[in-house]
Amino acid sequence: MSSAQSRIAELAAAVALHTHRVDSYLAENGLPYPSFDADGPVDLRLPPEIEQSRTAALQASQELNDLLQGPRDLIFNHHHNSLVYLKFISHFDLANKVPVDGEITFTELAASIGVDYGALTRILRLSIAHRIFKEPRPGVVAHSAASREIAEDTRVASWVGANVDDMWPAAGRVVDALIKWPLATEPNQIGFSLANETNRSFYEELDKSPERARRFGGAMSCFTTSDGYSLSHLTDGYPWESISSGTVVDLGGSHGDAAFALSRKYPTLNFIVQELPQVVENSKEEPGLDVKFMVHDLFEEQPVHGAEVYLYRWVLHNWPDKYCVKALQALIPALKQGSRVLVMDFVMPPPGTLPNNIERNLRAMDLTMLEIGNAKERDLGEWESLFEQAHPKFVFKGMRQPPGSRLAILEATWAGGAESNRT
Ligand SMILES: C[S@@+](CC[C@H](N)C(=O)[O-])C[C@H]1O[C@@H](n2cnc3c(N)ncnc32)[C@H](O)[C@@H]1O
Repeated sequence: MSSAQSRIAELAAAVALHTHRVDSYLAENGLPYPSFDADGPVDLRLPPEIEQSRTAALQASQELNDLLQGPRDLIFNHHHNSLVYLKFISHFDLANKVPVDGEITFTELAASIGVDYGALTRILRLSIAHRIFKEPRPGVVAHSAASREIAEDTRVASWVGANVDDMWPAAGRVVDALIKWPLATEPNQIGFSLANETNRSFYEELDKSPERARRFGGAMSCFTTSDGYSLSHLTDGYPWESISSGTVVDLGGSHGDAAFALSRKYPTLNFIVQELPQVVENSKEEPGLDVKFMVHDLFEEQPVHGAEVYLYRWVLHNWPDKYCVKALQALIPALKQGSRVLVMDFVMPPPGTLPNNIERNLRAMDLTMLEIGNAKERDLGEWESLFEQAHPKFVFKGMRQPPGSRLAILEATWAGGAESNRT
């Protein structure tokens, strides 16, 4: 008989080993353990080597769970209605209707929003099964750690709202969009267009509504709170100190989070965040920081000439190739010799090479880009090709992958002088 361990035994051993490391670190440092309770920690604040163990435990436990379910349940456990409770919570602002340190009955909660008690109870009990809210005693609702986050962090609430109102309907129509527009080339021929009955692109449509634009900006800020998307990867992952002074233009810089973080660390640089009108309207300059906001469409000719850096953080993945090329070409009249173009974005590795839980997230993000723009996540060769297509005087320098960052920093410099910029 073979003495080799089965895959499930290997995975169980990996879960035990890595969980033990996390557990010991928390115990030795007197830190709180993960908990679903409302006062459970939001972030374990683990050092990198223990964070690796947390990640390894998650990966092994996910594979173990998938294996032990078996192939049929792998299919059946895709519940089509798992976003209904998030939509319900978001629409009726339920996180703020349940007292943060107290309780409320289902009956009282239903009365407060004027919805049938039975329907509310059933929807919330699915949410509770997913650990969003708790039912400490039958008929009583209290916060869990996750629902409390929705109540207390407006960025998390924005993320939930944008997901259920903007993304989910677009996902539901993506196949219809591919039937209608099978070439999938235009940013306004997408699942989002059908769901919203619009000819506008995703961002043009959001820009029509102050509330939707504000919420989407909040959802973007929410990403920066997680380790993989932390702005420290931008501030520490590139040699900004090699630029002693001058201007950094942050195209599509949303509410300015990235520019603020850079400005705090590199105060000799000045920053201009360029955005759509509604986003600029919803943004505020921060006293003491040299960060200004400017309405500018990134496909129009760049008005800020001679900047040291033109930065696109997580922007070009929203657009199909020909639009990215157009955006890069719109920079050209403004570039001086040596201007740097930085793109902070995903760089897709070959399929199947990432741990499965990370691969799932990345593939889901790639699909989101299809739903909202016929856009995509790109591999390194595809990024390089965008610069080549835009102009031969863009010199592609390659990429940096800051440790722990989901996004890489790609760099190109402009080799032509200002006078030779016209294409
Ligand atoms: C995915 S978000 C990224 C935001 C931010 N750079 C970040 O890293 O979180 C893309 C941003 O591009 C902006 N955007 C979309 N179309 C634009 C356009 N035509 N001109 C300028 N900005 C645009 C959106 O308003 C949005 O804030």
